[in-house]
Amino acid sequence: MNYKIAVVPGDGIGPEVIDQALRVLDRIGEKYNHTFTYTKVLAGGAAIDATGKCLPQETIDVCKASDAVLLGAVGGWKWDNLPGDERPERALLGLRKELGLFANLRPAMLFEELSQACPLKPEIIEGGLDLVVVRELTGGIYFGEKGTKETEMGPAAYDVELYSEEEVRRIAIVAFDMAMKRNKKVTSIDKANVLESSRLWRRVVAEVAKDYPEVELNNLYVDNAAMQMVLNPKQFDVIVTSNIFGDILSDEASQITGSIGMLPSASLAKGNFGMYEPVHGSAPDIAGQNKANPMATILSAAMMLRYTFGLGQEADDIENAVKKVLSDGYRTPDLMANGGKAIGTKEAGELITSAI
Ligand SMILES: NC(=O)C1=CN([C@@H]2O[C@H](COP(=O)(O)OP(=O)(O)OC[C@H]3O[C@@H](n4cnc5c(N)ncnc54)[C@H](O)[C@@H]3O)[C@@H](O)[C@H]2O)C=CC1
Ligand SMILES: CC(C)CC(=O)C(=O)O
Ligand SMILES: [Mg+2]
Repeated sequence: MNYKIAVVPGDGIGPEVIDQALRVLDRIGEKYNHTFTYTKVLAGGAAIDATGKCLPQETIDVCKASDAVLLGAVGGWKWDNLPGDERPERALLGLRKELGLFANLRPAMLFEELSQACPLKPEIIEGGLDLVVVRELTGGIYFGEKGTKETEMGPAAYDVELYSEEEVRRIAIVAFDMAMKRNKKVTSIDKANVLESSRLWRRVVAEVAKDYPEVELNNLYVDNAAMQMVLNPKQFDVIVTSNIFGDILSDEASQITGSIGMLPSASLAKGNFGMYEPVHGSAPDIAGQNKANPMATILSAAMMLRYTFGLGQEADDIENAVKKVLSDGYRTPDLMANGGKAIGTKEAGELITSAI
């Protein structure tokens, strides 16, 4: 079978981690006789430098014509002074919107081998941690009206948080469907004590919950949820939340895994189409030094095989290979707090490939 994958390496460590994910996919193709055809396209700073635009039309067209998209990360210091609507990050938001990727799944799981890299106390992580953040991805404040205006206090700027009932309903359904396959528990996170959009969010989530009588629903305010994530993360199984709260809480949840370099994600549209991307950014502080952990991107590629291509065994192979490399004691710099056999980005990719 031939699978067409649009590949968006992006900026900073993006191309470095993508190279390793493609190497792993090639090995899977060889082992199972699949053909993965990659079309590399530009987005972010790399696209600005080459074409003057952060998201060229060709990139959108190639992604739409593919079976799935694999993305590294965009952004970096070089482009920090550009106006907001020309920044590299706008390419990512544009792609998500153009491709209809409204559901972002971010599973944070502690590999037993990494319990020493996790900054949480041993008694908190004992018995393992495994939660998934279901983040709304194409609405909310990142996409609302924005602008500048004069106020009594002088020049000001604003961004509007706006959610329709339908946007909340469809992401809640994704979360409850997932809860039915997991532990039948959903925590909806909002700021309904202050925000009108959160009150709508809470009401619609409660309506959806009526169709899932077996699932327990809890509501938490986001400030408390941020605290609970480090105090008692075991209370969470499926978290459903808005675009901005999910962005922030999933970086926090990444520490459950030991490093943001371990956290994969799937950004899904209706149907099977998806864009697969690590949760981290372009990490300009370590770019070009063979220091980036490629496991988040490699695990994102595994999610692509499982969710979009229906290749569960192949996805299991990748996840088991990551576990094997970790249990053999190899560690990229982000995981070295308690020692281990030091490896770089390329060596991590090589070891995972050989373990498959
Ligand atoms: N999905 C995307 O394309 C995203 C892009 N960004 C952009 O990336 C740039 C840098 O943003 P930051 O806030 O610094 O977030 P970041 O996630 O790039 O980096 C935060 C910290 O985590 C470390 N880190 C990130 N990924 C790592 C990996 N794979 N292995 C080891 N360490 C890793 C970095 O070295 C840094 O210390 C900005 O331009 C930002 O807008 C940020 C988040 C997501
Ligand atoms: C451009 C940002 C919204 C990217 C980001 O931080 C994320 O999606 O996690
Ligand atoms: Mg983020």
